[in-house]
Amino acid sequence: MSKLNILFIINPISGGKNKLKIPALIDAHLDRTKFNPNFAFTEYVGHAAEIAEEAANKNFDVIVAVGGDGTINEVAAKVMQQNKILGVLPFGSGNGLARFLKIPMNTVKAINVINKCKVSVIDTATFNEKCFFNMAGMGFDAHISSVFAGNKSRGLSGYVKLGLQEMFSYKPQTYQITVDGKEYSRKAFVISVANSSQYGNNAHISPKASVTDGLLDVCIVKEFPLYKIPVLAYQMLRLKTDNSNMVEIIKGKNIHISRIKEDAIHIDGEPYFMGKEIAVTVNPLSLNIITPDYEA
Ligand SMILES: Nc1ncnc2c1ncn2[C@@H]1O[C@H](COP(=O)(O)OP(=O)(O)OP(=O)(O)O)[C@@H](O)[C@H]1O
Repeated sequence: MSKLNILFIINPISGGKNKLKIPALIDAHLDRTKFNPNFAFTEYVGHAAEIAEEAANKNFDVIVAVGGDGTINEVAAKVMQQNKILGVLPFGSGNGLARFLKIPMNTVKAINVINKCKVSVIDTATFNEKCFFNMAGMGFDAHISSVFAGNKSRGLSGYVKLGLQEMFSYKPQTYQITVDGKEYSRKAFVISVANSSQYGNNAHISPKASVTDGLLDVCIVKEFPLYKIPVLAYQMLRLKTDNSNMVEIIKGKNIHISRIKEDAIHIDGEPYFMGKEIAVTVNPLSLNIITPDYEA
């Protein structure tokens, strides 16, 4: 069998971890009987997408996002267009999609998953035409990601610190939400549209979400008094939000969200401004991705 051409696209800032030694580590552990490896470091926002597009149009079979959900987002959109295969080495702050797929956080173990090259096909989705793979949404978390944008250093502690600072002044708004034709009006602290259940770092906003069911989970985190934050955190860590009076979950394929004020939205954790009207659609079984050979 001829060897697969594999490109590792490394985001040097994701997760706030130093990645200069990553190519050497990959070189030491990648199965050279299967793969011809190449490496590229990103230099700016959007660079991973440019590199991935060029590679997917050329002779690369497998393109690996070395980073978090934002890096996966840039790379996966291009991989999907050319029907190539995505790999993931998790190096983000949250690593939502990688955690959901049970891709190991340990780099050598994650390289071994790539070595086995078991390919699964998963659902993806679009938020006003922009693809997402793990989660997109609006409200407090999107606001935080927009305030955090431009930070040269990433990492969980920075997000948490900023979140605690902003929480007291944030004002939730009312959203008009349509899910497969049914209408809901909700005042919400956060609205997440989830492909996977993973909010990142093993917090689950929608415990029964599946990346192969052809459905998205609209998770409405209701307005709540701040003293209830530990309750919400507990429910998310213990996979209990689906029986919660703090979160309402509605499954569907075609979603429309309308709001009065144009706040930031986030797509796989990265901030955007897309106007007041958001159309969300699922693209069933549309991305080839390397997953562990145990059940994801
Ligand atoms: N050299 C660079 N300088 C600044 N930003 C970059 C650079 N390379 C990539 N980026 C941007 O970094 C952003 C964040 O990356 P990523 O999502 O992988 O990390 P993270 O936010 O720490 O992880 P997670 O999303 O899993 O929490 C991406 O939107 C990407 O466009």
